[in-house]
Amino acid sequence: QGTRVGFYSSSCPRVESIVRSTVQSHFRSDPTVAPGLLRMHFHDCFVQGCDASILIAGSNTERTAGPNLLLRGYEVIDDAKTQLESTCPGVVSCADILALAARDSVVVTGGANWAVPTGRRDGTISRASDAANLPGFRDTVDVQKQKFLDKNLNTQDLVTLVGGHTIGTSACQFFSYRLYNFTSTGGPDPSISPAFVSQLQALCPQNGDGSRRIDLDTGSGSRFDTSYFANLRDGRGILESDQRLWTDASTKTFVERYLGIRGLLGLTFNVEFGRSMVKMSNIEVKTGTAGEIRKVCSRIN
Ligand code: HEM
Ligand SMILES: [Ca+2]
Ligand SMILES: [Ca+2]
Repeated sequence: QGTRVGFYSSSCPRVESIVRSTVQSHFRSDPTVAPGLLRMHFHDCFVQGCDASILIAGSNTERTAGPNLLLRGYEVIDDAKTQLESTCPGVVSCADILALAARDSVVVTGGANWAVPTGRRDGTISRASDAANLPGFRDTVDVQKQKFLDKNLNTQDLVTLVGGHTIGTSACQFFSYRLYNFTSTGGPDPSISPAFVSQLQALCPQNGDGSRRIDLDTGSGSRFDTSYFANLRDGRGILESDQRLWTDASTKTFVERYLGIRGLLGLTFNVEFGRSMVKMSNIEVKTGTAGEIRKVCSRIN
């Protein structure tokens, strides 16, 4: 019924090494593909389940929806798929390639490995309007929790998975409103550390280039580590939704546990991240005879 580790062990035994070497070689020439692929997998799983619906090209597909416009790494999936179609034609789903590539992206940036269950099949529906239920950067913690709970992900999964922001960047357009006249107060968002506000204002000037990108984890944007949580503690979160994880008591305790704060039962980010990713990558999966195995990841057969 569900997915399982080693689903392709006899039908396509080289699948994992092909995906891994493809991610590695693209990463060497363009390190931004790693955060790109991790985020793409998240955006896939939250809309129609982990079924590669995000990869379908065309008018009014998910790809064209606002929250997906800046996704990157499509070429990595296409490259892996081309190789897999010559090695084991018609066998490996695009949804599995994306799930494996997301794991490999964490590993190339220094995170711990985990076993990815496979056996997903590709969906045949992709609608821009469905992207509306993705979490938003202005969402309160209650809304973030609800959106994750709708996918059977609890508060620990929320904090852990948003910890994916330990790598990658955000365009200024998603947070510069926090730096100037925040909610008409005239000043910046008071939850940002004052010293950090001036740094961010220099990087994202008012009425400047909203497409300019800055690290979501200041000082450690290319390493998969717990520095992101320390930044939240220090009022150095970039997105409003991120900084709120430290303001709300129910999410703050998980941030503290990742930071090893005394008196709390510690949690190891690397270990928990793999666990929560396995849960996320099993959201509403299609298996067995549901869906299809796409021949080309950007279009249904
Ligand atoms: C409340 C939930 C979340 C919100 C509101 C959110 C929002 C955002 C936003 C606004 C960006 C900047 C996009 C851009 O400028 O291109 C971003 C980037 C990113 N997000 Fe999230 N995110 C959330 C959860 C997650 C989760 C669960 C993951 C993965 C497990 C993730 C992985 C990433 C990564 C890796 C980037 C960097 C992308 C890049 O550098 O291209 N996010 N997120
Ligand atoms: Ca999907
Ligand atoms: Ca980091």
